[in-house]
Amino acid sequence: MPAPTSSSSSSSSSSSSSSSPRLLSLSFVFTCLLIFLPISLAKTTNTTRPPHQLSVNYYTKTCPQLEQLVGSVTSQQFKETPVSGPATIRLFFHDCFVEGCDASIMISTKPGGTELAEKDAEDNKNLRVEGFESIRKAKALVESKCPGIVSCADILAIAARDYIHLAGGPYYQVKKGRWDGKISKASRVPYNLPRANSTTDQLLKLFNSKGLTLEDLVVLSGAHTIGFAHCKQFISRLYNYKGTKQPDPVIDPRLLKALKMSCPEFGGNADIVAPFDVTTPFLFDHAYYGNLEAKLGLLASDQALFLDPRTKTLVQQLGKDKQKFFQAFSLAMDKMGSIGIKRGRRHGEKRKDCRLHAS
Ligand code: HEM
Ligand SMILES: [Ca+2]
Ligand SMILES: [Ca+2]
Repeated sequence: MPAPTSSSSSSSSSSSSSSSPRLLSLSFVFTCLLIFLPISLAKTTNTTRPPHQLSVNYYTKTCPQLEQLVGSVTSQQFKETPVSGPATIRLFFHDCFVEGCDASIMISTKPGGTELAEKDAEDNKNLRVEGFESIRKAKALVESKCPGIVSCADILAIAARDYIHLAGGPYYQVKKGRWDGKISKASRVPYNLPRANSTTDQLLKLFNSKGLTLEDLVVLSGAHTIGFAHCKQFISRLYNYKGTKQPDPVIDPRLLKALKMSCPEFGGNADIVAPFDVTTPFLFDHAYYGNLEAKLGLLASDQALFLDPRTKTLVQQLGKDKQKFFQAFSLAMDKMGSIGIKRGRRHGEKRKDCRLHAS
């Protein structure tokens, strides 16, 4: 039985490495905004790769201050608009899964053009502007110091890592050398992104098609330790689960009640969001996994990870061990960040403005 915590905003103890899931009421979470200390020291090792691969030192000679420049923007944005964190992490994920990590997600639809760009696809419409803004600002600063050198795709990879660390998550080295992509089509989005009600089998197939494993799926889903989802993403679980006219039996009754209040069956406000991690929605910790064990998953696809016998044990392990999660997450982000890498002018481009193709 999860003990309801009475802790106030002092939830900054990012050092606790094993905690049972703590249930806070949603209203508490909504009213108590963000309080945490970004502290973490986890690092991944810096392996050397052949020259055609990505490398940590890619810009050492051409733009040595790159990470500092991006870091100054991300830390400022994080202070001013903390949702920039989850927004940018999700942006990176949606970029990598469609055409690879090539900033194809950043391209604007041509005015008067017939074809929509990726970002205007239905599944990308609720990506927050704060993610795009973070990359735009970082790119502008980088261009002012190292013009024409650094791809938007690399800036996105660095910014996502920065925000993970700023929110209390692991710090890992980002490999660089991605070129930006020449293709950005809305029509390529739907079958390349997962859905809130995807089954584990469907998710696995999709992740496998990107070179990611079942373990990567479980570990990367841990990004839902921060951020929010709109009611429509989980409302069928509250009122009519799989056509039963009943709620999903695998939701904690207190969470169910709170979610129903935020998301009425009819006539609700489409802009309302609920936190993925009801205990620590702004802290990048391993509470997401403990929550799944306590039936506190928000999306069906989250909760499914604890219901499927293939993934349940890993969920339990990660729920117990923050360091294990941090290490696995760092490695999995590196893997995700290597999907569909383009190199050279034939396959890629270097943009000045991330929204516009170079030529
Ligand atoms: C495994 C399959 C996944 C599914 C089905 C999924 C689905 C979703 C959905 C439906 C939302 C809410 C969108 C909204 O209503 O605004 C969301 C948000 C989010 N997702 Fe995922 N996601 C998955 C994997 C991932 C991965 C791999 C990452 C990153 C590594 C990620 C990072 C995020 C973040 C950070 C948010 C919060 C965004 C915000 O608050 O602005 N997700 N996801
Ligand atoms: Ca892409
Ligand atoms: Ca959390």
